[in-house]
Amino acid sequence: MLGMDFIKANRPTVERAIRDKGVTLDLDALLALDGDARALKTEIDNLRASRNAISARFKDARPEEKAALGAEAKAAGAKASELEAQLGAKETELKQLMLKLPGIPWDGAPVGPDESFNTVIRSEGAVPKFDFEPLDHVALIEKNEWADLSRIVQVSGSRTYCLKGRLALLETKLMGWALDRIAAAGFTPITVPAIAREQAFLNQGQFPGHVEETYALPNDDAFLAGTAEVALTSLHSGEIVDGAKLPILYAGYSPCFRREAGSAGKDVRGLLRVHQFLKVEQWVMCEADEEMSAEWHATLLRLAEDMLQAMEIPYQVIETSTGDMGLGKYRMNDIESWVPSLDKYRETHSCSTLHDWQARRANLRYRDAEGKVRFAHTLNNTALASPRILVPLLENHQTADGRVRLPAALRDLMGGDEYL
Ligand SMILES: Nc1ncnc2c1ncn2[C@@H]1O[C@H](COS(=O)(=O)NC(=O)[C@@H](N)CO)[C@@H](O)[C@H]1O
Repeated sequence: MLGMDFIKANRPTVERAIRDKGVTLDLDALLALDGDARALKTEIDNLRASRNAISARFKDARPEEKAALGAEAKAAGAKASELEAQLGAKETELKQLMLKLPGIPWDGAPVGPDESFNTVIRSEGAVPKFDFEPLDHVALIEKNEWADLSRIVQVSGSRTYCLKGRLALLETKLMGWALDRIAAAGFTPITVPAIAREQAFLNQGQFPGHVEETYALPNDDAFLAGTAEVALTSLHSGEIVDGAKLPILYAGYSPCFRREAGSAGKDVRGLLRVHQFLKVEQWVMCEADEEMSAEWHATLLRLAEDMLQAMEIPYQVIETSTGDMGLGKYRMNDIESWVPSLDKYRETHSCSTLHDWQARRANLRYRDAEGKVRFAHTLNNTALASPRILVPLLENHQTADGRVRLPAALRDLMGGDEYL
């Protein structure tokens, strides 16, 4: 969401954001609706004022005037109610359009309609050179009986998985490891439900544009979130937080559910793209200060990169294009990890700055040092998401005999063993 004052003062910027993010939105219609609503409010106020003036005259009026005055007051009241109904309809229509407004992308974002315009900012870690024919993660799993990828599909359908034995232990321990690391950086560990009401998805930005990608619970007036970001973004909705208590930092852990409606045929083998997965999420609510947001963006990225370096997974950091970053983003950097079997980097983390775009939707406000109430800024980044992270982890560290060597930083998780 953008503020109406901002829109009016920055029309060319908003028009450019609408174009560069590929949004279908008639800004003239939005502004006309706002004008109509304001005019109706003025008319309703005038009618109320005239009706009050009539009522004030009523008690001192002569008997023969009272009937006329009463009729006048009644007419004014009826007209006001009629206009209030019109105002309600205009405001509903306006709200729908306001929810489609894009966040303004930063100047450094490559302008383009999709991920083909993304650029690589930097890469870390040399991709492994195997002196044997490497296996992909599915073959490694089958060889070591680390998962059941076929029976479970009979039980739960495609894009589901169940890990077994040491890989099942590793997944759970990796989630704890990620929570520990982000908590050590000052974030409050918090477990949140995937179940959330529609408003939470509107606030975070998944709705209205991506309803079909979301599991619905129609009997319970709720949906299943694809990220802890949904619950976290609405946790402080409606509050006015004391500015001295910012930044609010959460390490959010939750199951994540995604229908992957638009991904038919993509990543159908193995663990890259599943309907239910686990994620530790880094989430920030900070003061409405662009410098501060930029600093938190860099911190969220570094925390994720530090974990990838500890896991000795080669990766690259991506600057996402205006068309790929998503409706509300000011800036988004994906981190892509090297997947040997695909001979390419694949996204494992997504770091976003949203300025006050979510805060305006979620009504996240704080009182600043001067006592002024302001909308906050929000940011988020993946700390670790499983099972996708297991794909580069297993494949990069495999040995000729089909075992997987644990990076030193993870050995303590698995009893000090060198191999998974
Ligand atoms: N269908 C899926 N299956 C497995 N992992 C997924 C799936 N969808 C997303 N992920 C993982 O979750 C990470 C974050 O997803 S995201 O949509 O890009 N971004 C978010 O959810 C943000 N809240 C930051 O975490 C992805 O980088 C990927 O590692």
